[in-house]
Amino acid sequence: MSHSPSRRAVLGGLGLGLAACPFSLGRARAETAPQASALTAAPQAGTTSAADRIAPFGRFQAGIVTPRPAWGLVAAFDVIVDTPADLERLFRRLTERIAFLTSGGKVPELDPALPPADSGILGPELRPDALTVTLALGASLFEAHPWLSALRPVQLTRMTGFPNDALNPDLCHGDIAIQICANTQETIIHALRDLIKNLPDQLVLRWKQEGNVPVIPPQPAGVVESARNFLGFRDGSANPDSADGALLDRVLWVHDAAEPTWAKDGSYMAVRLIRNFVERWDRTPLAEQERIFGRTRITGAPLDKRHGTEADVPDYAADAEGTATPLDSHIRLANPRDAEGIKHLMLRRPFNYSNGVTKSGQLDQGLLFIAWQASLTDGFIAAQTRLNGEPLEEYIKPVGGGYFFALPGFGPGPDDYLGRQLIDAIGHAPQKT
Ligand SMILES: C=CC1=C(C)c2cc3[nH]c(cc4nc(cc5[nH]c(cc1n2)c(C)c5CCC(=O)O)C(CCC(=O)O)=C4C)c(C)c3C=C
Ligand SMILES: [Fe+2]
Repeated sequence: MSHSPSRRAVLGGLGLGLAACPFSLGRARAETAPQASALTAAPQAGTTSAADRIAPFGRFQAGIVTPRPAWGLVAAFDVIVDTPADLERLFRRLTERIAFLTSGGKVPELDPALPPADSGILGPELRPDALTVTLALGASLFEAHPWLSALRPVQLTRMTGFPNDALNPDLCHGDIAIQICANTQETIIHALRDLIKNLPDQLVLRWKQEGNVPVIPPQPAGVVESARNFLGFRDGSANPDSADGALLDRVLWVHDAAEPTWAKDGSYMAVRLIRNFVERWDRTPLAEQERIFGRTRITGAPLDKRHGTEADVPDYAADAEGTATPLDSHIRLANPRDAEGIKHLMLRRPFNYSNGVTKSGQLDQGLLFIAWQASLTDGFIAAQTRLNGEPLEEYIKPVGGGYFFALPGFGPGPDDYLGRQLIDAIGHAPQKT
């Protein structure tokens, strides 16, 4: 447990646009404990409502530094676009749907001889339910069109396998990835089905994975706990301090002069579908589990401060031999906390997934790992490269995912739309044949 500024203070500090609309963000939140470190902490029961509205507008897209939602999915699509005008049409239509779905409102009633306007799973009146929809582009989109290739974000490549990966091509890559998050599963599924229904001529679904973040009981004011993953450990403890807006700015948003101008305020998204061998894990001694992660299971405290809290910072300089925290433990490899440490930070916002049973009769559970960063090379790729060969590999198997680039934010003006910066840049870009 740790103490941090309130959810509202965090959002205010980051300059996030909470919607000026009939719906407040967290109707009951003022009456219960304020949710601290809202970007990464577990969602708390009783602090959310279907009336929660997160405005989709702003300098950055919603869904990256908005409060950690209980439900989320990533759907990757290939897109049918031949010309810049097609791409603009796709972006404008997506923007229109996102603006409607995140506001809520009455579902139009149509002639019963026609298909209904939506799936109906949320009833006749949509409530925003803290829905966010975040759009990111894959390298294949830029590779497919000469009018786009010069505008590819410089670090955006097709994800290649790491040594422990067993990537299933059916679960990898995509021209675009859409992350959909909300308080409830019905809302994310409704939004996904709405997008598929309204853009059948331009979106071809490639793969999707949904998951959730366990909701924890309401905490006393100022107390923060990270959610547990399916290996039973708290996940998110050492994310960058969400109260430090300047740090998050640096870690998350593209501002490098080497990047195309249109990409400013976008963010690289690394998605990994990582299966957990939970049966094997559940037969592993607790002490071994804790050595593998470098933290205690109950509190998440680092092993050199095992009676502390998950907010305590391990002191590797005082433990050079790895007596307390093994040198090959997950947290020590992922972030050795050396002089270069700050350069390699990323924001991890994963979801637990549970898909049923594999052909060999094992539970198909794992982590929908999502990390956001201004530099894919310094963030995810550097960390994963250090993690190659870690003892945790005996219990996990990455099977899918991809690298994507989240567009900068948009609106709220009536003429703005998601991706406008890219479309505007196309007219000025040199074309490759
Ligand atoms: C390449 C990046 C990472 C992958 C992939 C990854 C997978 C993964 N992680 C866990 C569980 C935990 N991870 C924790 C910390 C942690 N993980 C990464 C990076 C990747 N993890 C980083 C950078 C860190 C922070 C290290 C630090 O700064 O100390 C933890 C500890 C709690 C926490 O800080 O979040 C857990 C637990 C799983 C199960 C998993 C794949 C299935
Ligand atoms: Fe991790």
